[in-house]
Amino acid sequence: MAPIALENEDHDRDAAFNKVLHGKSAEERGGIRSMLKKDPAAQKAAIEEYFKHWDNKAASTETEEIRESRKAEYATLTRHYYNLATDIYEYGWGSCFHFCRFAYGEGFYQGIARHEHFLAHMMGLRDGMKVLDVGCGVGGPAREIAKFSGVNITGLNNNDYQIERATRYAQKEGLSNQLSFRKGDFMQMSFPPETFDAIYAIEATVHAPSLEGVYSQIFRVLKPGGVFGVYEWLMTDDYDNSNPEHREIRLGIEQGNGISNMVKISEGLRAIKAAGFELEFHENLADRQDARPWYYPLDGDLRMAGSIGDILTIARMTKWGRFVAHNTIGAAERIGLVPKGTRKTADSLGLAADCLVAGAKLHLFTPMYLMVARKPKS
Ligand SMILES: CC(C)=CCC[C@@H](C)[C@H]1CC[C@H]2C3=C(CC[C@]12C)[C@@]1(C)CC[C@H](O)C[C@@H]1CC3
Repeated sequence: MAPIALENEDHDRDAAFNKVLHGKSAEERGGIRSMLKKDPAAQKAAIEEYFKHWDNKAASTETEEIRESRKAEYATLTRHYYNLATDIYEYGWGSCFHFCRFAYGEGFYQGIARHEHFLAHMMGLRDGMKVLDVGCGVGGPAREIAKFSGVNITGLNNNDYQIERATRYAQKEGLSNQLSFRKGDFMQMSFPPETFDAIYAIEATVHAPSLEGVYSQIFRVLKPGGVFGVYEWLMTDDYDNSNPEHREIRLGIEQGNGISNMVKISEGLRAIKAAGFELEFHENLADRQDARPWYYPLDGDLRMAGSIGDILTIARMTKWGRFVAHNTIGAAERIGLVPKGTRKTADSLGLAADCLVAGAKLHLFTPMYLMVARKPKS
């Protein structure tokens, strides 16, 4: 594998930018309230920095150089993606930024929690273990897994705003004794070797420019005999890079979700083994026959509703729901209620939803390729 050039970390710069853009909005209760309190100039800078990678770049004309330039700036790209998307995620999805399977009659938050419990179960997490959560978001999964398994978790995250929110939620829930959060790039972790008993990553390592790179870092900071569990975002091996429709779907998923380069299942499996792990279990959980598919909250198909709450969740993703959201956010931008660029971000998330659903329906993409792997004892 050709070595990936890492971006220089500058935590002071990021913290200063975070302070200007988000101000005290991290203290707000919900995504919408936080959205109202951004600094317009800083938001403009974040929008420009993020969308310079995507505007006027079609899948049909994309070159290897364009992809490589995104990979070279993976950390900035992802950090700004979450500067822009975190409040919308919290408003529309809650504080666990991942998908899940849905059993018959299972509610959204039940399914989300079960997905986290399943990972903890498959990894054999036990009371008192020292665990790392790679790419912890605002700490929703870490809070749930800490309560479920009694482990102590360090959440690693490259976005100061998410860390601030994660820290506040942990305090509020009385979990500060079990949870702590650290700012950093998962491609260049600052933990000493062999620090953790177990490490997990939930739909986060896809932001890496190289899976082998991030898995190698995880391998280094894991104790010998320790376990690594991951829900990975991957293109299935049905993905054909010479097919224009497939390329368009992959690029849409990448743009809408802050990903510099998404690879296939075969590459994920190669990467985890190349990092030194012994693979104990792997399965595409999206292939299981569930009552409702993982993507139903994004599909805008009201026939999939399982409860009254579901009707609202699904309605916002229908053509009319999107029309209303697009225009409401546009009006809010015009009167200065939300900063300029909020609508562009929301539209990009709409593209994400469309391409995730299309990728799932054509069996080209999975957000839940589960791998459980062990670092050999010697
Ligand atoms: C980006 C990665 C690797 C993981 C995040 C997965 C999901 C939590 C997000 C992927 C697409 C997002 C969208 C929304 C919430 C969070 C996601 C499902 C919305 C439903 C939020 C509300 C907006 O009105 C529509 C969004 C569509 C995409």
